[in-house]
Amino acid sequence: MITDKLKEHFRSKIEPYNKKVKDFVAQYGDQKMGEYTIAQVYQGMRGITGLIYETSKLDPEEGIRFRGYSIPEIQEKLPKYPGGKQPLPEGLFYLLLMDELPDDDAVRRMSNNWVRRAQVPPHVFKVIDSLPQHAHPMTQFIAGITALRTESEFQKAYRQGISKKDYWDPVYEDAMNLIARLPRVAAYIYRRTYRNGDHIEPDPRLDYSANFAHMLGFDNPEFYELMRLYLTIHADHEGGNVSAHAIRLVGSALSDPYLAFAAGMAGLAGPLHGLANQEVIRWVLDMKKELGGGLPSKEEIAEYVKKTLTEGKVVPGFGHAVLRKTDPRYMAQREFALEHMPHDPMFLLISRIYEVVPEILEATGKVKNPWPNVDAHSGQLLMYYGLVEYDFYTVLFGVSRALGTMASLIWDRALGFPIERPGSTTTDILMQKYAK
Ligand SMILES: CC(=O)SCCNC(=O)CCNC(=O)[C@H](O)C(C)(C)COP(=O)(O)OP(=O)(O)OC[C@H]1O[C@@H](n2cnc3c(N)ncnc32)[C@H](O)[C@@H]1OP(=O)(O)O
Ligand SMILES: O=C([O-])CC(=O)C(=O)O
Repeated sequence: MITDKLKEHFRSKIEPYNKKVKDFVAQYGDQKMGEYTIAQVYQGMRGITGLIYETSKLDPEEGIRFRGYSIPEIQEKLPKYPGGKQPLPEGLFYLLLMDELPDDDAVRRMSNNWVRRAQVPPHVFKVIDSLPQHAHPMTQFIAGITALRTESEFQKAYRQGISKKDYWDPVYEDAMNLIARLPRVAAYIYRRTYRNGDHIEPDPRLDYSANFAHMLGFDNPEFYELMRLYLTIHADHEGGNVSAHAIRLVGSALSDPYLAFAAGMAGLAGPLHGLANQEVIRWVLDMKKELGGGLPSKEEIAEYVKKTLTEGKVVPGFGHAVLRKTDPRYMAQREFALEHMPHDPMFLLISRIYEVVPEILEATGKVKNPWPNVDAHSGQLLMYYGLVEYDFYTVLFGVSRALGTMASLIWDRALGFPIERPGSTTTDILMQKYAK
C-alpha cells in the first residue's frame, strides 16, 4: 500500500464526522422524515428519500450541488490548469472526499498520487482482447474493471481478518487505484475497437484529463479542456441514480470497490441512464438521414419528435426522474459550445432541438420534465473534436462517475454503513390491506 498525505488528511476527518452522525442519530433518530404512497412504491420509489449520500445533492430546480457547490460555483472555485477555464476533476474529487475546497497544491498532489497508482496489470488487457472487437465498449469496460479486481486491497485485507473500523482504508486504496487506472483501460478499449489496436502510452506529465485525452488520441488543448469539464460535471448526481445506487448497494455487501463499480457501470450502460448519451447522437443522425442531411427546420424536427413518440419510444436526452428544469450540466456544455464552436452544424441542430422538444413533451401531459438532461449535449461536443464513435461515450461517462461514487463509497465504509436491505411486498398483500 502507498501511504500518502491525502489519506492521512482523510483519516483525520473520519472520527469527528462519525461522532457528528452518531450524536445526530442518537438525538433525532426517531423523527419521522415523511410518508409515502402506494403509487410511489410502484413508481420506482420516486420521491422517497431512503439513502444517506454525503458527496452531492440534487435539487429539482437548481440541479446538482457537489458538497454544496453548484456547477457554476465549482467552475469558478476549483483550481484550473494554467491558462485554462475549466475545473480540474482532481480538485472535484478532493472536494467530494474531503468536503473542503482544494488549493493548487492539493490538486497537484492528487494528480501525482493517481500517476503513481496508474499501472494497469497486463492481464486486464488480455481479458479485454479476448472479447470480440465488436463487443460494445461498455461490455469491454465492465470486463476490464472486473479483471482489475485481482489487485483488490480490500479483498486481501478481509481475508486476513481486518477489523470493521479499518475497512475504509483498503477501500480507499482500491478506490484510488481504480480511479487512477480507469483512463488507461478506457483508452485501451477505444484504440482497440476503433484505431486498429494502435495504443498510446500514458504521459505522466499531463493532468488526469489531458492524459486521458492523449491516450485516446486527441492531443488538442481545447479537447483537454473539454475533458476537464466533462469529467467534472458527470462525476456525481446524489445517491439514488441507478449507477450510484448500484455501487452503494453492492458495496454494502462488502463486495470490493471493483465489483461495486462494475455493478454501477452495468446500470450506467442502460439507455434510460448513461447510455442515453449515445442514443441522442444515434437519434439525431437518424433524423438527419431521414430529413435529407442539412439543418432541419423546426417543423421537420417537431414531426420527427412526434413520430418517435408515436412509435412508443422515448426522446433521448430529455426528461429526468428528479430534475424539473434544464440540467445545469446541459447548460455548462452549451456554454462551452457557444465559446468554442458556435457555428458547428451539429451544435445548431442540438440547439434547435432544444427549442422544439420541450413543448411537445409538455403537450403529452405525462412527461414530468420536458427539459434536456446532460446527455442531450455531450455527444455533440465529442463529435466536433472527432470522437465520433458514439458507442464509446458511456465509457467516458463511467470514468467520470468513478470520482463521485468512489468518494462516496470510501465514506460508506468510514461511517460503517450497514448492508442495504429494504423491504418489499406483493400486490396481493397490499390489496388485502388497502383495497377493502
Ligand atoms: C445521466 C442520466 O441518466 S439523465 C437521463 C437519461 N435518459 C434519457 O434521456 C432517456 C429519455 N428520458 C426518459 O426516459 C425519462 O425521462 C427518464 C428515464 C430519464 C426519467 O423517467 P421517469 O422519472 O419515469 O419520467 P416521468 O415520470 O416523466 O415519466 C412519465 C412518462 O413520460 C414518459 N417520458 C419521460 N421522458 C420521456 C421522453 N424523453 N420521451 C418520451 N417519453 C418520456 C415516460 O416514459 C413515462 O411514460 P409512461 O407513463 O408511458 O410509462
Ligand atoms: O440522477 C439521475 O437519476 C440520472 C442522472 O442524471 C445522473 O445519474 O447523472
